Amino acid sequence: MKKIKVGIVNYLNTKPLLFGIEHSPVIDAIEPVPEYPANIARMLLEDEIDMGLVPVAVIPRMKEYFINTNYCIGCTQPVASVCLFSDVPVEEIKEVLLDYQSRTSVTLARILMRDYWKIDPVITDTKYDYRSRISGTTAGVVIGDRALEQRHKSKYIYDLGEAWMAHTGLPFVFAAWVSNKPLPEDFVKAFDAANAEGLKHIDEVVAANPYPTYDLHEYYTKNISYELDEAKRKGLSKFLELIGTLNPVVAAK
Ligand SMILES: C=C(O[C@@H]1C=C(C(=O)O)C=C[C@H]1O)C(=O)O
Repeated sequence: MKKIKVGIVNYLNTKPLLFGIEHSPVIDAIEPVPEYPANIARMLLEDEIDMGLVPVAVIPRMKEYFINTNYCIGCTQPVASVCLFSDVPVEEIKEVLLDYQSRTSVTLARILMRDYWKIDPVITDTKYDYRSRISGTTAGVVIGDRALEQRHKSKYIYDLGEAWMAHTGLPFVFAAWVSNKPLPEDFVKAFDAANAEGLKHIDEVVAANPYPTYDLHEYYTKNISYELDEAKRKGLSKFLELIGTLNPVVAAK
C-alpha cells in the first residue's frame, strides 16, 4: 500500500508525539518527512505531503482541509519557545524581524502588535538565520529550539502564547495534524492513539534528549499543551477569524 507522507516538525516540541508514532505500528503506514514548520506548510499546499504538523495560519489558504486527531502543538500557559525577543521594552521597538521558519507565530505577532501591544514597527521578513540582528531597537520573533536558546540572550522576552491568552482569554494552537485530503479512518484512529501513547512517555523522551538550554520536562508538561480540546478549538477559530482582519497580502504569506 502507498505510504501516507507526513510532515513532522523537526523541533524538540514534537519529540513526545514522534516517540509515540515511532513506537506504534502506524509508523509502517507513513513516510515521515522532517522539516521546519514553514516548509511543512508549503509542502502541504503543494501536495508534496498528505498531512503534517501544519502551522494553522495556512488553513485559510487551503482549498480543502481536515484537522485530524485530538493532538496539536498548543499552549494554555506561556509557551516559552515562541517569543518576541528584544533589547528594549516593547513600546520602544522600531523594527521586528519575523522568523522564516514560522507561519503561525509570525501571523500571531502581527495580530498582537496591532491589537494588544498597539505598536506599529517596521516588519521585516527573513530568509536565513537572522538572530544576530536582534539588537538595539530591532526585535525578533523566534520559534522552536532557537527560541529556547535566545531566552539566554535577550533582555526582554514577550511570550506570544501568554500575550494571546491575556488578549483573548483563550488557549492557542500553533500547529495541528492537518491533511489536504480525507485520510482513512482506521489510519487516523491509529495515528491518534500513537500520539496519546507518546505523551505517556515524557520521562523517556527527556532522557533521550539531553538539553542543558531549557528544562524539557517543564517544556513538555507545562509550556506545550498537546491536547486539541474544545477550548483550544475555540482559540483556533478565533485566530482564524482574526487572520481575516489582516491586510490580505500579509495574511496570505
Ligand atoms: C510552539 C511552537 O509551535 C510551532 C510554531 C509554528 C509556527 O509559528 O508556524 C508551527 C509549528 C509549531 O511547532 C514552537 O515551534 O516553538
